[in-house]
Order: sequence, then C-alpha cells, then structure tokens
Amino acid sequence: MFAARQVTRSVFGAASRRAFSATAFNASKVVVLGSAGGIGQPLSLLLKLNPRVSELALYDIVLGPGVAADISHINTKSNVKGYTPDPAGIKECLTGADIVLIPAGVPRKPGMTRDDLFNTNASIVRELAKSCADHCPDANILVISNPVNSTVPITAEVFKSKGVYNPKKLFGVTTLDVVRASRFISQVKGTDPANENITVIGGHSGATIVPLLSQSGHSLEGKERDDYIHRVQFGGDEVVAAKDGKGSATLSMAMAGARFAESLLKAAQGQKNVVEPTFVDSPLYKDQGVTYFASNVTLGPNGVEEIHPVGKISEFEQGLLDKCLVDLKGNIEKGEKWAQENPGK
Ligand SMILES: NC(=O)C1=CN([C@@H]2O[C@H](COP(=O)(O)OP(=O)(O)OC[C@H]3O[C@@H](n4cnc5c(N)ncnc54)[C@H](O)[C@@H]3O)[C@@H](O)[C@H]2O)C=CC1
Ligand SMILES: O=C([O-])CC(=O)C(=O)O
Repeated sequence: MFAARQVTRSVFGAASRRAFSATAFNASKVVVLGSAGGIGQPLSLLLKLNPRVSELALYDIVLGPGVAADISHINTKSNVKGYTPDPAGIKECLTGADIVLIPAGVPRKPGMTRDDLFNTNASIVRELAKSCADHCPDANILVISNPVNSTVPITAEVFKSKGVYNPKKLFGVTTLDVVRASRFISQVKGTDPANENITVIGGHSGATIVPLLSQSGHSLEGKERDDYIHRVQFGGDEVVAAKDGKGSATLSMAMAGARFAESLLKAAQGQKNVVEPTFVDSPLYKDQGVTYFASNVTLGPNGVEEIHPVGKISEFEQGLLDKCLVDLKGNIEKGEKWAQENPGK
C-alpha cells in the first residue's frame, strides 16, 4: 500500500537520468492489465524505472510472466511478478494494488474510429473491472483501453453493481491528448515543449477532444489554428495511419500512462498541487446529461481531490465544446446502457 514518504525526483523531470538511481522510500503496488501489449510492455518498463513503485504486477492473457521475467532483471528495487489468466492468478495480482492501469484490448486499424473497438473491448474491460471490484476495490483504476469515453462508464457500472464504486478513484487516461497538444504547439511556435502545458478538456476521441489554446498564452488564427486543432483531435489517427494496420500509439501512450501513474503516486506520497488532465465522473456538465468529463484535476491521497472548472474560453472554443458535449453524451450513455444490459456471468 501507499506509504506517506517523499521521493524527490521525477522519472519525467529534467533530472530523469539521476531519477533512475534515486533511492526509493515508498511501498506502492502497481498493476498493469494487458502488460504484454504494444502499450503494456513499454508502460511496464517505465514503471520498473520509477523508484516510487515497489511492486509491479504484470497480467496478460499471453506472456505476462515472460514480460515480467524480462523486466525483473532491470536493476531497480521493485519486485516484479507476472500472472496468467487463472482465477488465483488475477486475485493475487490485484490484491493490495494501489494503482491498476488497464491497456488490455484491441487497437484500431486505419479507417476505424475508436467507437468501432467498442464491441471487442467493452467485454474485456467489463471482465477486468469485475476482477478489480472483487480484489482491489480501493485501488485507483486507470482505464486506457478504447473507446475511453465508453469504457470508463462501463467500469463505473461494474463497480456500482458490486456496491464498491468510488468516483474519486476511477480515471480515463487522457494524458496523451495534453502531451500531443503541448508538443504540437511547440512545433508551431518554436518553443520548448517541456514548458508547454495546454489544457485539453472533453473526452478522448475526435471532436470530443477540445484543446484550450486561449488559456495557454498562445494564439493561432485561421488555417493555422484549424490545422492545430485538427492535429490534436486526430493525433491518434496520424499514428494509426503511419503504422499502417499494425496498431496505434503505444510508445507515446506508455509515456503518458506512466506520467499519470507517477502523478498519482506523487499525490499519494504527500506532494501537493499535483494536477493532471483526466476523464472522470464530473459535475461540470452533469446538468446537460454529460456525467463524465475530462478536465484538469488536482490529485490527492484519495484520488480526485478537486475538479477544476473549465474557466474562460473563446467563442471558437465554445463551439468546439458544444459539439464535444453532444458526442460525449452519446458515448457515455452507450457504455452505461451496454454495461447495464450485459452484466456478463
Ligand atoms: N487512452 C489512450 O490515450 C490510448 C488508448 N489506446 C488503447 O489501448 C488499447 C491497447 O492498445 P495496444 O497496447 O496498442 O494493443 P495491443 O493489441 O498491442 O495490446 C493489448 C494487450 O491486451 C491483452 N489482452 C487482451 N485481452 C485481455 C484480457 N482479457 N486480459 C488481459 N489482457 C488482455 C492482449 O493479449 C495484448 O497483449 C487499445 O484499446 C487502444 O485503442 C491506445 C493509445 C492511446
Ligand atoms: O488513436 C487510437 O486509436 C489510439 C489512441 O487513443 C490515441 O492514440 O490517442
């Protein structure tokens, strides 16, 4: 379980090389479900390099123990164990978990939307969510599997059905949208991406991804603005096209997932003002029937500490947000309805 002791260096900060040799004082069990996949492997690697992690449990339907054996040779202190899909395995894997990252499921091929993954990934996520609800109901659950706008509500419905839902501990991982938004603006403006932190709100697919450039101090006009917005909203498609049928973003996603997990660990270990964007059960647009929404969130020892308001946005951004809310409502309702009608065994 989380121990309230501080580690001073971040794997992702400027002093990252030294971070790998920083002394770890903490005791945090982190689980990756889908650890042998395109995201799962580099994500597990980054978590092994993180001195805040003391125990790493790697589960997959194939190769969980193989990936674990490989990663376990890295000379950092954390213990690594791999698990296969048998009931005793997943129970041991999840018991005592502080953080569970879920990148299990199929990725897109060119021509598909994230919603096209629903039929396959909904039941994968539902079954894994059931195991989490049974074996680690108090863990922070980080859903990466797409379509995030629907798989997060599915996970919530499973936890609700088992009477253990805690909205403060369920997160859709939208970090990659902010990573991209920050990288892409730095390419347009010739700035250092490390100094950029563009707020992105909404959800995690196409028009539901709404970057708020007006809050960043940068301004773009006309085609340059439209190209930028399109690139952020459809950054995933850029990678899907470049991989040409062999998957979607994995390496950048692993970095983004590891960053989010690192932020949760920092907050759990007592660091204040840890803010990350994430898709959570949110009051911001509930009056419009949108029950989950991504925005900046202050993280604390118990997960979500404060959901930040969207703040002042431009008329153009309001137009993007209006479109986002329509799509998002549909994605959320689809996930909730499916989970309620298909509880599984
Ligand atoms: N939230 C985000 O920003 C992003 C989400 N994704 C999503 O992440 C998911 C995974 O992507 P990749 O790693 O590229 O796919 P992948 O196919 O390379 O890996 C998926 C892994 O999940 C495993 N798996 C399948 N069913 C499982 C189950 N029931 N239990 C445990 N493991 C299971 C597979 O064996 C495989 O190792 C996709 O749905 C993709 O769309 C991808 C990029 C960004
Ligand atoms: O595009 C995809 O399918 C994977 C993803 O969510 C992303 O890269 O943002």
